[in-house]
Amino acid sequence: KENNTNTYVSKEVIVIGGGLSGLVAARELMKNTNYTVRVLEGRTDRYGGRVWTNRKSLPRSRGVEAELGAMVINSIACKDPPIMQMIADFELQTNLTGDMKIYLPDENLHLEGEQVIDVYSEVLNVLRNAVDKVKSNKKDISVKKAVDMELENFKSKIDKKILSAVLNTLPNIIFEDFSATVYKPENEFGWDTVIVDGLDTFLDRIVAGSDGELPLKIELGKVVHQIKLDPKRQKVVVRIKDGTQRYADAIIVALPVGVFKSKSVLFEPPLPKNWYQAINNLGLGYSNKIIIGFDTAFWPVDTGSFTVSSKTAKDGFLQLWTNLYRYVKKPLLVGNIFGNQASQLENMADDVIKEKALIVLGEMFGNDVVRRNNITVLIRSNWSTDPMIKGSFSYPKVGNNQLIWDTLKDPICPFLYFAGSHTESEGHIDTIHGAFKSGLRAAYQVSSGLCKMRTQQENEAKLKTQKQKETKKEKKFEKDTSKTKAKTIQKDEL
Ligand SMILES: Cc1cc2nc3c(=O)[nH]c(=O)nc-3n(C[C@H](O)[C@H](O)[C@H](O)COP(=O)(O)OP(=O)(O)OC[C@H]3O[C@@H](n4cnc5c(N)ncnc54)[C@H](O)[C@@H]3O)c2cc1C
Repeated sequence: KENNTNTYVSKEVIVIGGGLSGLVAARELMKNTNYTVRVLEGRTDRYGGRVWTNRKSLPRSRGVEAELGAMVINSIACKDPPIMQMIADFELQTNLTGDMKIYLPDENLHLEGEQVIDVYSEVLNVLRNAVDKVKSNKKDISVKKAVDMELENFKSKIDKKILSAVLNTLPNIIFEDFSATVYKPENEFGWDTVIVDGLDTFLDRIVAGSDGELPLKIELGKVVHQIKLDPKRQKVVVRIKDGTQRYADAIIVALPVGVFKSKSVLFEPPLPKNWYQAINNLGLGYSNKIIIGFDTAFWPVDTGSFTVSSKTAKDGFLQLWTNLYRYVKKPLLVGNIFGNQASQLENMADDVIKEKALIVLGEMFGNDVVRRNNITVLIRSNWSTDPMIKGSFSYPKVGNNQLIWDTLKDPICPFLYFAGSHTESEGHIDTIHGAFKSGLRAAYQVSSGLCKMRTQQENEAKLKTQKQKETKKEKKFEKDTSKTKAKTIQKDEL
């Protein structure tokens, strides 16, 4: 039976959250089961969550598109077949990020070509040595602290300056309590992969489906605020802010960690204590992007990206830039901001951001050259104040261990399953790769009837304990009766 406000369909799975993880989970379920699958997405204008290819102000152009959220599939994930296989199956064109320049204006230094690869390879060596030592000491400290200790052994002052400048642009160092024990640096330096036409084209293909598949059913503008068990009906009720509700046989919750931390979605009955502890213990990091356009491209137009460390570009503020001219032939740059500076940026006026960007660009390419150009466009993300995200990434804090992700990926039977990049710990934590894997895993947990199996096992275990108790009782009864009998015989004999 179905009406506009209340939907009651048997064997229905609802996926809450239309980010990559939710969309992958929904598609997998549609492929492998005959369940009715529906995605509820809070935003009214788009799905994709932290994958957000800016299309409004920059008309679609073939090339690497301006991403305000995720952009690259990191080099570890590139070696993982499932996500790369799906991208290949969709025949999406990919490119390697490649070719970077490093600017250290305070040292009057800039590095390019092989020098950059050498520096990044050495950065990886430092990271690996630093975290290996922490792991062998068995007492967790932050990656930042571990790296600082490692750099103390460096004799060459200039090498140390270059390495520490580059190291200090990395999110796992900017997030000052990032766990060294959980962190797994890559074994070797490798460029990341981008989808040439924009990451959203990948999501659009998942939604549309391949030949013969139906498109996903996505309901936009459905902000979920409560997920409640209805024991009478043996269903879950999903309550939506517009006053409607949906019933389902299973729910895949694919919401971001920031939303869970803010407790804007309530569970009834509340989830187990260890689940809340895991969510609270995970780190929540901030990151934002600006897309800034000029009359002309005054920077090296063939270079893919720029890393800079200076008095203004420090502590994660505008230290990494992507050159969109290289790909789309438009004078556009994307600047990245990580850490506390990223959340502070959301309170800054456009003019302040523009001025700061000009200073940093001036430090790299010359003040006079930069100031001769007009800014034509400034687009910015606001991930920490975005009510649908409330932060940018989860990350492992000092003291976190595998138990957190084991808890977060485990279903809460009989109806609740979890997807989302924060539920996976392999490769880099909180990546599109993790989101993708989590979607596959959650769908498999549902389709393989994991909760049903667990309930059966629990029932069997209960039955076994009950039987054992009964046998014990029977034995005791037999023993007692034979004792009484023996006593009676004794009495009779007397
Ligand atoms: C600036 C930035 C840059 C990044 N760069 C990279 C990168 O280069 N490479 C990489 O691998 N990763 C990157 N990431 C991380 C990556 O984007 C995420 O790990 C991944 O996209 C998360 O997918 P998800 O499905 O788990 O969550 P999300 O994409 O956050 O999806 C959650 C969905 O739930 C919806 N939602 C929230 N609340 C509700 C509600 N109450 N009711 C209904 N729906 C709701 C949201 O609108 C959203 O669509 C970046 C992230 C940011 C912010």
